[in-house]
Amino acid sequence: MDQSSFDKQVAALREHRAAAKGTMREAFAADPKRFATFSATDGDLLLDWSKCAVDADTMAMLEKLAGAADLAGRRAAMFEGKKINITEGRAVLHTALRNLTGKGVVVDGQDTKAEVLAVLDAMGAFADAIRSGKAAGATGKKITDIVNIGIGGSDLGPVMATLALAPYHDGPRAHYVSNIDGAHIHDTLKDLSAETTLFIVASKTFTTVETMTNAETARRWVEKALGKEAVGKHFAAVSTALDLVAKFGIASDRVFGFWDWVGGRYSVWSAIGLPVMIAIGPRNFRAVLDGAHEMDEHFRSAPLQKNLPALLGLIGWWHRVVCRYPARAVIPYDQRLSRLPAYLQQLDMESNGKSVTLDGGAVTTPTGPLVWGEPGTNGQHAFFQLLHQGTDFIPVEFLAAAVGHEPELKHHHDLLLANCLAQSEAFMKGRTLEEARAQMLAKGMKPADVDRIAPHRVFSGDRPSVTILYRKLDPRTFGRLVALYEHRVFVEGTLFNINSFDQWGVELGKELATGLLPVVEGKENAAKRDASTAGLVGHIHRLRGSE
Ligand SMILES: O=P(O)(O)OC[C@H]1O[C@](O)(CO)[C@@H](O)[C@@H]1O
Repeated sequence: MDQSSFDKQVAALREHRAAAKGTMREAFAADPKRFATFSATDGDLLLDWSKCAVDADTMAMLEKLAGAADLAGRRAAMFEGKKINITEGRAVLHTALRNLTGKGVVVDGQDTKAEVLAVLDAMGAFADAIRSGKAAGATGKKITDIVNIGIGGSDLGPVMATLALAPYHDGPRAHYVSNIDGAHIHDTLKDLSAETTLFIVASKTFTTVETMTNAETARRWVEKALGKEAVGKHFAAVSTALDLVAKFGIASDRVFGFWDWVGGRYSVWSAIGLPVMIAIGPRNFRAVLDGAHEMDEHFRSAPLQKNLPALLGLIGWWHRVVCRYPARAVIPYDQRLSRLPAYLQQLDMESNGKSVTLDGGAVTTPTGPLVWGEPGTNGQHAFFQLLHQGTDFIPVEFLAAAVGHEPELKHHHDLLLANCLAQSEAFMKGRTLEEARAQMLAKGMKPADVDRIAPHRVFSGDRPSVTILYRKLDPRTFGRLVALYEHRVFVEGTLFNINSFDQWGVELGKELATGLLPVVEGKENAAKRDASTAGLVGHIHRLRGSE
């Protein structure tokens, strides 16, 4: 990118923001077409950013900025399989995992499409065999429970998808063990029978200590219940490191591979999605991939003014860099998307939580925001107080389906939607002191009480939010939504001029943990550590001594 032209445009956007006059409430009053101007659709999916403090000039400047950052060129490079993950020398081709009918991409002489289809077929055959009972446990009983053992990208996507697609879940129950805390695997296994349980060990590298420790514990659990020879029928694996899987002892016909051009946090579409496929069936899983592919095509071809991932990214960047908001809240008014915020925490923060530009210099703007959230309406009764009246402005992203899966409970859904709409309206409009006073006086409160309490009942308003609406959370829509967020992260990463596809920031803690294990175990002295660490270790040992 042309950095100096880009920096000038950032400065111009900041000046534009500083010079902006009027509130969003006034902007809506002045322009009846505001919603039509600042919303866009792709099929039934609608993105509304009219409740953000932008005007036509802002959008024009942001579009120009996307040009200066060469968004189109960077996007083409990703789809074409160029090695845009420059610190790891890898292509970034999660989009190839869902491009099942189009032209394949060749990476290092390998046709990705042929490989993707081969693995997908193998997954489908295995999923069908498990679902039908053809691939039974060692004692001949049908598998009723699958336990996916993985962490980060090998866990969050499948967990989120399994919850999101619960209405389509007609296969074995799916459980997920990620944490190295023994409580996680203990509490998961305590109600399961080894005879009817299948473990899927999911790890891109097959070296992640949490996953390998949990996998060993699971193997011992099976061996104890059914004997060593039973293990083969109760394990499958998903990895790029096929040699390490073989060493662990999982038979090759139960191993499903993927490739280094699939980042962990972008891997739910690969064999990492196996537990989801077993739960909802290959046909529904395919619909998820098809939905994601539709979004890929939209991202590739829609003009910027109508391109949902680009728009979501530009607005996200505007909030972070120009408005300097430190965080964004993602609030699905869709209970089945309850783990979307956790999924997005990894997708967004592991991708864009960086401080170094692509050419190795220090970034000149803030990068990825803190991403967090909980489903609505629950969040309303917890942290929305701060969102409405706290001293920081936190942009909110609402997601909601027009139609629920429970027609007999439509009145619940109507209430859900009314709440979602009410919240974004309240963030935008707020309530002035005069309005608060008038309301209180109308309720017959004493003027002295009104004077005292009214300031507490003022809402600043002008707090930005984005709303994403869709018809119904079906597999295809789910795929489109997740791909929308993936590409939004790409757009913001492009504007930050960083590599969104590595994750060196997770390494240091891992290295130190390895060194600290013997210290915690009491085999090595803690004295060489910093005083806090040594003090904490000493306290742990004292507490353990007193058990
Ligand atoms: O799939 P793996 O190799 O076990 O890695 C799990 C997760 O660990 C990380 O490397 C971070 O520690 C993530 O990027 C990844 O999704």
